[in-house]
Amino acid sequence: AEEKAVELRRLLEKYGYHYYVLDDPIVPDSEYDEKLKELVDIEEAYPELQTEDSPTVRIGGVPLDSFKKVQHEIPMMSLGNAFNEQDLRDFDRRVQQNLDEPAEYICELKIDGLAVSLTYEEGRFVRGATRGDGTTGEDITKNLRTVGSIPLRLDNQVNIEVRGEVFMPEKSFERLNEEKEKNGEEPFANPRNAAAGSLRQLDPKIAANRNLDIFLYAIADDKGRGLPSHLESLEYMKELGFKTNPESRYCRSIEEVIAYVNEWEDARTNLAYETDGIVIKVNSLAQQQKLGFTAKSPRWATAYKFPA
Ligand SMILES: COc1nc2nc(N)nc(N)c2nc1C
Repeated sequence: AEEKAVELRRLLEKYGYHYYVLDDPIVPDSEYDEKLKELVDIEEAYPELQTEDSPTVRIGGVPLDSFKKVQHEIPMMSLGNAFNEQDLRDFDRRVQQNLDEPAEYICELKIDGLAVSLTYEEGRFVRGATRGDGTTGEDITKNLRTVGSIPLRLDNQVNIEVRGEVFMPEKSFERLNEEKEKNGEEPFANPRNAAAGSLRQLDPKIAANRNLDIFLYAIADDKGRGLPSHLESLEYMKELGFKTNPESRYCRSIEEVIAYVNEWEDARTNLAYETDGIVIKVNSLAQQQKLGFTAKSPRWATAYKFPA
């Protein structure tokens, strides 16, 4: 039974990675469900085989009676905002005047979801927390384990903390609200509230049925990995098996940043998820360190907000 369980687990992890992270399924859903059911039955017969990184945790276990508090060793910062082209040029000027070499940028879509931090020890997902007030968040690990695009176990046994945005795709949001209206329940105002509301449930089975997704956008810990740029950090996270947003773009100048912002201000309506802006970051990690932080935000990044 143990070898069967191990074999099923590896299969389900591979199927899950292709389906949830690559959005490119390699088996029909029925095959995934059948294998998952097989593993559930084995784990029920041999409880000692139930581990926290088994794909069966995606279904959601027993409800918690409360969320534990989590201290963020590295605070989860907020971002300064830019509302128009002039603000972006001002940001660029402030950046360039404090550097010897010209800064280049990475632009990323700002996903309209909930910021979370994921901690992995020897490659195992051990803790997931909300941002909270930036230093104290809530432990929502059990709920995050039900999010298919969050790997429960990495092939590379690294210790790493990564940060990203959990969101509810628009189609799932519409389906959820139809159901709520059918049951005479109050619908969610927007996908962001629906994602936040789903993660705040003490019963992980609820989060498991909400089709939540995630894009990771930063390595939080400052363990010197020798990665020289943010672009390489994104590529490193992707290699580890994390889901990163494919629309991120390297911009050599603020002109290219402005072009990217204008492009997505219109094109964002074609995306499968909601965004509320664009995050612009200095690409070089050495230049990020040189620029540092204000009390609550990095000087090397800004969030351009789309008009509401
Ligand atoms: C470096 O800090 C950040 N980076 C970010 N990147 C993206 N794409 N989206 C965010 N919401 C975000 N938020 C913060 C605080």
